Amino acid sequence: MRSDLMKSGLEKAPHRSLFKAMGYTDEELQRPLIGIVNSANEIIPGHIHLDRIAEAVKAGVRMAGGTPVEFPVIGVCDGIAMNHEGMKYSLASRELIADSVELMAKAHPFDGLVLIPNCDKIIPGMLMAALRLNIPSIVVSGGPMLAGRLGSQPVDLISVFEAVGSVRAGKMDRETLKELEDEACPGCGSCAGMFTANSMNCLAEALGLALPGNGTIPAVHAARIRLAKYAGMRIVELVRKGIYPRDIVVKEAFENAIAVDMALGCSTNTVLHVPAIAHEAGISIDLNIFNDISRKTPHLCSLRPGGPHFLEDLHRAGGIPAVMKVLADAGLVNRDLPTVSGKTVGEIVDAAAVRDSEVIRPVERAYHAEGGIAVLYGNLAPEGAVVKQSAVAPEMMKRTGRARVFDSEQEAAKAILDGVIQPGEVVVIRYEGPKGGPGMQEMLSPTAAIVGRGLDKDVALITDGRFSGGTRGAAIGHVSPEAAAGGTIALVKDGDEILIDIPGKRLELLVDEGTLEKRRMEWTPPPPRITSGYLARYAAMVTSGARGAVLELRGQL
Ligand SMILES: CC(C)(O)[C@@H](O)C(=O)O
Ligand SMILES: [Mg+2]
Repeated sequence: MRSDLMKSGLEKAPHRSLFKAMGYTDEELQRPLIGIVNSANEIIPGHIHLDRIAEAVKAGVRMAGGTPVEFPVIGVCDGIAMNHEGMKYSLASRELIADSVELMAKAHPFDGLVLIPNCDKIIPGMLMAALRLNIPSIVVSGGPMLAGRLGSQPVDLISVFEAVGSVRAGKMDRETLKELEDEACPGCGSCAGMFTANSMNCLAEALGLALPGNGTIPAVHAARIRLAKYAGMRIVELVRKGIYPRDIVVKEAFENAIAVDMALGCSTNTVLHVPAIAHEAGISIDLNIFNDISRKTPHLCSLRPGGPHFLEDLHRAGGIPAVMKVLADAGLVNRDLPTVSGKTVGEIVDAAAVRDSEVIRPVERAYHAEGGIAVLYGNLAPEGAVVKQSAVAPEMMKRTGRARVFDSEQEAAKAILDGVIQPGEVVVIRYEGPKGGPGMQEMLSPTAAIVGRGLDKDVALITDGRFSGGTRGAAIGHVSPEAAAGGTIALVKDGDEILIDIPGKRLELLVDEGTLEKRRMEWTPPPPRITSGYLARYAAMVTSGARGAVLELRGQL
């Protein structure tokens, strides 16, 4: 066993002595040692209950003859980190989580891992670690939060973000906002719509590294406890059979995940995380693959924020197996792939059923013929830019507008909330990329303010930063190259005309090349905003959003 390195033989008597100091018995040490990676904490609603999930996993490990060994990793709540400097640390935490899991599983050679994430960056961080380490692993997420209720109206966290704009526009009173604040998030779990956390938990299932139900069983359902126990049993089986993450998460599994992404209308952050996860397995996923799969994969589910349904509705309708069944029947996913459940994708979808054809529509009645995400190219984004096209109003799909330029998210959000931005304008937020931010902030406050002020059919937003999964409207992010790297977005001036053509996959700054060349000659990179601590190191190593913003040792080796 891999764990023999730390427990077997004469020389490991001291090691065993240390295990004994923690109460482990000889019998427990003779079993496979399973690392239980628990991201429980008291600052994320999606993680506040993960100790219960971890206990259930450990029960499953013991039932199957393994010995669980729990250790913690960190996690950021994107919602609480939003619209202040804290959001610079969100994406950057993904790398720290991946590195922490790698470090713990290398220093202590566990035989297998059960990874317990739930919110935005913790899932990709753990998936990156699983593929980097390539030891038997299973992901068990904490599960989605239930929707809140304002009277009979279902609501969620994004309802509260958007309501701030409505109050500032005089469309909602503060008493209603307070009631919304109290009711929108009823308890533990990842915020209830198809935001980034639920997107990634569903994609972990579609990749085959989580058991069926992982993405949609509500956090408060007892089925989530049973799922965790089964995962604890399965990991011991995977260790015994020598089944590794890279046996399961092959290129075709990424194609399946992207097809599910398109069918669900997931968060645009999946376009950052899927390439970063693939990168750890030595698989190259470039942005063109998203367009190729989006063109042929219909948008089957209309989930918050772009539509009315929540994860609990998707679960009730059959969950990811049912979505994959509809796609498999249309020849849009690879069936002959293994999963950690021991069943192939084909066996899982053959046992699945769609139980609500409004929540999971048939192909012929898809909400949109193309998938939820589109990647745009042009002189403003030679390496690409990303938009959740399934959440864009029809009248904004192709639009030319006048630029209003801001060099930070906070400045832009204030201008929108203050009513300074006019219909027909295109808000441009730059120097918010992976390096320039640093940390590639999510722009939920400005996009929610545009919606809250009723401008989502009149105002577009373009940024080298990124968006929350709760963003809707003509919001185009991940513009690459970013401003701090000298990308064209650094040259935009107030009043410039910008063409957004989502069906045509184009994003153009309508300024003649001569003028742009002159501006390029005059441009100099601004000084770095953060010069100490982790973010300074992160900014020195991070790559383009078009490459998943992975870290790279550029010549430092
Ligand atoms: C706060 C949210 C909803 O988690 C957002 O950060 C996202 O990315 O979905
Ligand atoms: Mg987020």
